[in-house]
Parts: sequence; C-alpha cells; structure tokens
Amino acid sequence: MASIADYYAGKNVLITGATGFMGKVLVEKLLRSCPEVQTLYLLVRPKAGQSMQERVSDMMKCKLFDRVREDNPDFHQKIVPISSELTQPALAISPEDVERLTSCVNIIFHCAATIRFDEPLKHALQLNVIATQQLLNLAQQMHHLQAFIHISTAYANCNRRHIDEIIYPPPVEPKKLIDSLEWMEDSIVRDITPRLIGERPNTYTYTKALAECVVQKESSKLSIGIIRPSIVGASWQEPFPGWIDNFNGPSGVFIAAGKGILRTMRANNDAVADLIPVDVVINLTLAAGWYTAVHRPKAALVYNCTTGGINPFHWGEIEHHVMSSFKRNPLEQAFRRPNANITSNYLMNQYWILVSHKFPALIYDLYLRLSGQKPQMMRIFNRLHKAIGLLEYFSSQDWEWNSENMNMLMSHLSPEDRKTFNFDVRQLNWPEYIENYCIGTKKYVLNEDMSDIPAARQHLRKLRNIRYTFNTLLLVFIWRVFIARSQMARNIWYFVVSLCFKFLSYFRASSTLTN
Ligand SMILES: CCCCCCCCCCCCCCCC(=O)SCCNC(=O)CCNC(=O)[C@H](O)C(C)(C)COP(=O)(O)OP(=O)(O)OC[C@H]1O[C@@H](n2cnc3c(N)ncnc32)[C@H](O)[C@@H]1OP(=O)(O)O
Ligand SMILES: NC(=O)C1=CN([C@@H]2O[C@H](COP(=O)(O)OP(=O)(O)OC[C@H]3O[C@@H](n4cnc5c(N)ncnc54)[C@H](OP(=O)(O)O)[C@@H]3O)[C@@H](O)[C@H]2O)C=CC1
Repeated sequence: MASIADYYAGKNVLITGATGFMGKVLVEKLLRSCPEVQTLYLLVRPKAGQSMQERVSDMMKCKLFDRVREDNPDFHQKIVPISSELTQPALAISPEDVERLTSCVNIIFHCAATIRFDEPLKHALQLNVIATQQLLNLAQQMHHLQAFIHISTAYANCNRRHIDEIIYPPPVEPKKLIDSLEWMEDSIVRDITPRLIGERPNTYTYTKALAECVVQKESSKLSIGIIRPSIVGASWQEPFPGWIDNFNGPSGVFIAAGKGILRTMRANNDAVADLIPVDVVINLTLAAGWYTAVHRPKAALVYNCTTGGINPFHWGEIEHHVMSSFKRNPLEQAFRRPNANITSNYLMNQYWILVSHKFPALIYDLYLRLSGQKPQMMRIFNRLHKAIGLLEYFSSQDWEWNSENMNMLMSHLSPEDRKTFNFDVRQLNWPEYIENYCIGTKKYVLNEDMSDIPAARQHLRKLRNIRYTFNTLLLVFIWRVFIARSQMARNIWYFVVSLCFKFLSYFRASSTLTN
C-alpha cells in the first residue's frame, strides 16, 4: 500500500482555516513531509486591511516555515490562496474559483471555526455549522474528491463523562435551529442561548456538536473523517519543539502565570489535563486523510485525539512544571514573581483573588495614578478573570475518551510513516514538553529574546526585594498603629512573645536533657 507521502504526491488539497493556529501547522507539515503534493488551495478572507495574498505571504514568512524554506525555497509556488468569507452565501467564492476547485480538488481539510467561548450563538452557528454545510455542498460538486476531513473538538460532547468515537444525537436538529434563529432578533437569541446550550458551557461546544451531525448526514455521499482533538497546545517535536502563536486555552494562562499576574485559578489538581500537542493532531489528521481516501470507510470515522487515557498528566502537575519552568526561564518585566496556585475550593479562590489579584492591582494603579500615568492593572485583571472564568469548566473536571480509532489508524501505518507522522503520545515526556511549551510562549508568542534571561532573573530578584521591603514596612506599620497605641494590643503582643519565649526555653531544656 502507498505510504502517506506517496498518497499525497500529485494531489490537490483544499484547506479552510489555514491562517489559524492548526491550519498553519497543517500547511507546513504537508509541504515538508509530502513534498510531491501538487497544490494547496487555501480559503482565506481579507482581514485588518490586508488582502488575502498579503496575509498568505506574511504567513509563509513566519518562523514556522523555516524548515520548509530550507528544503525548498520555492515552496510558495504550491500555495494558491482563494478568496472566501465563510459566513457569506456560497462561501463568497467566485464562479471561476468554484470551477477550478470542483475540477481538481482531491481532499479537503476543514479547520476553520470560531473557537471563542463567548461568541454570540448566531455567529457561532453561521461559521461552525452553516459554513460547514456549505463546504459540504461544494464538496459534493467536486469530481475527484476522495476524502473530507472535518476538525471537531473532543469537547463537542462535554455534557457526557465518557465519550466514544461515535456521533451522538444532536441537542437539536441543526436545520430547525437555523430556520428559527433566522428571524429572531439578536437580543432574543441572547436571552434563550443558555436554555438552548443546556449542559454545555458555551456556544462553541454546542455548535461544534451540531456541525458533527451536519457532516455525518453527508457520509453516504462523501468519504468522511472527523478529528476530535482535546486541548491543543504547543508543538512537541515538529517543526521544532514548543511552537505556539496564540493566547488560546492554556497558553494565555501559562503566560499570565509566568508574568506573575495570575496567582490563583480554579482547577482540580487531580483532574486529567488533556493537552495534546499541535503536531500530534496534525500528524493524525494527515494520516486520517490518507486512510479515508484509500480505504473509503462506509460511515464517517471519528478519531478522539486525546492523551488522558494513554499518557495521563494532571493539572496539579502542570502547575508545578509551569511554575518551575518560568522560574528557570523567566519572562521579561514580570509584574510579580511567578507563584500561581490552583485550587478547587471556590471560597479559597475568591480569597486569593482579593488578596493576590485585586489588592496588588489597586496598589499598582494608585502608584500609576500618583506618577501621572493611566491606571491599567485593574482592567487587565478584569479581562483575565473573564478569560479564566470561561476556562475553569475544562480544568475542574475529568472526561474519558475512547481512542480505539487512533490505535487502529496507527496499526495501519508502515514503520516509516509511524515515524514521519508520529501521533503515539505514549512517548510524550510531559515535564520536557511543558518546559518547551513555556519557552515557546516566551519566544514565539511574546517575541522575547532568550539572551535577556539574566536581565529577567535580575528583575525577579528586584521584585523579591520589593516584597521583603513591603512586608517589613507593613509589619512596622501594624506595630505603630496597633501595638504602640493600644494597651490591649500591647498585652496580646506581650502574651504572644512570652508564649514563644516559653516554648523556646522548653525545647532548649528538653534537647539539653536528651543530650
Ligand atoms: C499555572 C496554571 C496551570 C493551570 C492551567 C489551567 C488552564 C486551563 C485551560 C483549559 C482550556 C480549555 C480549552 C478547551 C478546548 C477547546 O475546545 S479549544 C478552543 C480554545 N478556545 C479558546 O481558548 C478561546 C478562548 N478565548 C476566548 O473565548 C476569548 O479570547 C476571551 C477569553 C473571551 C477573551 O476575549 P476578549 O476579552 O475579547 O479578548 P480577545 O479579543 O480574545 O483578545 C484581545 C487581545 O488580548 C490578547 N490576549 C488574549 N488573552 C491574553 C492573555 N491571557 N494575556 C495577554 N494578552 C491576551 C489577544 O492576543 C488580543 O490581542 P490583539 O489581537 O487584540 O492584539
Ligand atoms: N485550538 C484548540 O485548542 C482546539 C481547536 N479545535 C478545532 O480546530 C480547528 C482549528 O482551531 P485553531 O486553529 O485553534 O483556531 P484559530 O482561531 O487559530 O483559526 C481559525 C481559522 O478559521 C478561520 N476563519 C474564521 N472565521 C472565518 C471566516 N468567516 N471566513 C474564513 N475563515 C475564517 C480563521 O481565519 P482568519 O485568520 O481570517 O480569522 C483561521 O484561519 C477548529 O475547528 C477548532 O474548533 C479543536 C480542539 C481544540
């Protein structure tokens, strides 16, 4: 049987969401490990004053593509951007482009989605469900299509504790929901959203579940694979360890903790942290594309792409390794020394938010105000609290995913493909991965230079000295206000001191006796 790279040789591939985190890694890996691939058609929209061509050429200049550039400096010739706004009718693809795509595309990878947890339902539905349906309609017109791979999420069915590799009945018939929301005003939709999403925490997981159902409906006409990654993190090995380019999911939390801003968060120390490296997800996706096209399974195959059941790691361990990594490789200009703690106790968390977040923010803003600058810390903390409030649902509980199809797929790969498209997470060394992840956030998200680490360490020492000085001043202040002025406080103070003194004398006497 043809190897994965042999299969992709001469093939035309259509990718949505190529400018996103996972899409970029997919494009890079295809170009690097399947160098004979014919053309990659990327559906891209113009954004922030940039045309789609400018966006794609900027993307190809990014460090992620360094290895491909080395192997083949002309790799950009294989990339053809196609203008498309997925929320528009017929995906806003021109008739000429439709003609071109329908005549030559062999395989589709559908990565585009809104992954925001606070997306209004109508917009999430438009992009995650309606656009998926429109892409499926386009796929059906393609003369040479061999596989349609849809990227879903392991949390699409997070209302269940155990999740098999099947498509569960949708919470509502997608078409009925689309039809009824069409005429409703946004304010009404906002009001009924909590009732609609039910046990799911947000519109993202809800619409991703509906999208799976829409995809499944076409499985008699198309060969379909559905990939369900859990929490996608920085790369493990490829193209280099620790690559990450966004603040989503845990990355923003790690950065906020490394900067000393985040000191407390609600999470369950003993719950499995189902992180999955982005390169693992992409290797599995490409292998699933190959398998779907070659074996043409009768029903859509679902691949739960998770680590918890195979090589579990827990939030408590993540906290420990993130903190020790940022102490070894500090971020520049930290607000305080990194020292975040996770707790599942609501009251404890609220206490630490008050003492370790709001109080220092208040003092710092006061300092900014007094020095004629604009206060900003409270605003940053409010945004942080909103973000972690949306993530806590995922860090406070456990899920169990069946990953038989991932194992089945692995068993079909040749030894060579298993190495080139490695998704065997049993080999993942978590402490090393987390260290590279934290360094990756420093280098690639914050664009900080590793040569500045000595200065960053010096800054942490300065913060430690400020803390010692502040604590001493606080003690002196308490002394002045309470002890020196009130007879009762003085009596309590003398009582505590004499008690300590008695204890000391007792221990000294008993240790002399035993000697
Ligand atoms: C040590 C502790 C260990 C414990 C550690 C537990 C971790 C527990 C993780 C669970 C993780 C589950 C993940 C589920 C798995 C999926 O299914 S994956 C889908 C994942 N999706 C997400 O993570 C999206 C979540 N994010 C959101 O929904 C929105 O970003 C939020 C949180 C509502 C914030 O919205 P917003 O306030 O409008 O801010 P947003 O527009 O996103 O960003 C504004 C700017 O701030 C920047 N920014 C965003 N976040 C940050 C940040 N944290 N810091 C600095 N800047 C930031 C942005 O880059 C952006 O910059 P510009 O582009 O404007 O220059
Ligand atoms: N990140 C994660 O932890 C996880 C992600 N997933 C799934 O993986 C897939 C990729 O996620 P990820 O790469 O992280 O997401 P990103 O937010 O990084 O990328 C989303 C992509 O979708 C594109 N897109 C969004 N709206 C439109 C639109 N209206 N028209 C055209 N393109 C649009 C974006 O383009 P533009 O650059 O123009 O905005 C971008 O390329 C998604 O389906 C997501 O549900 C699943 C589990 C976890």
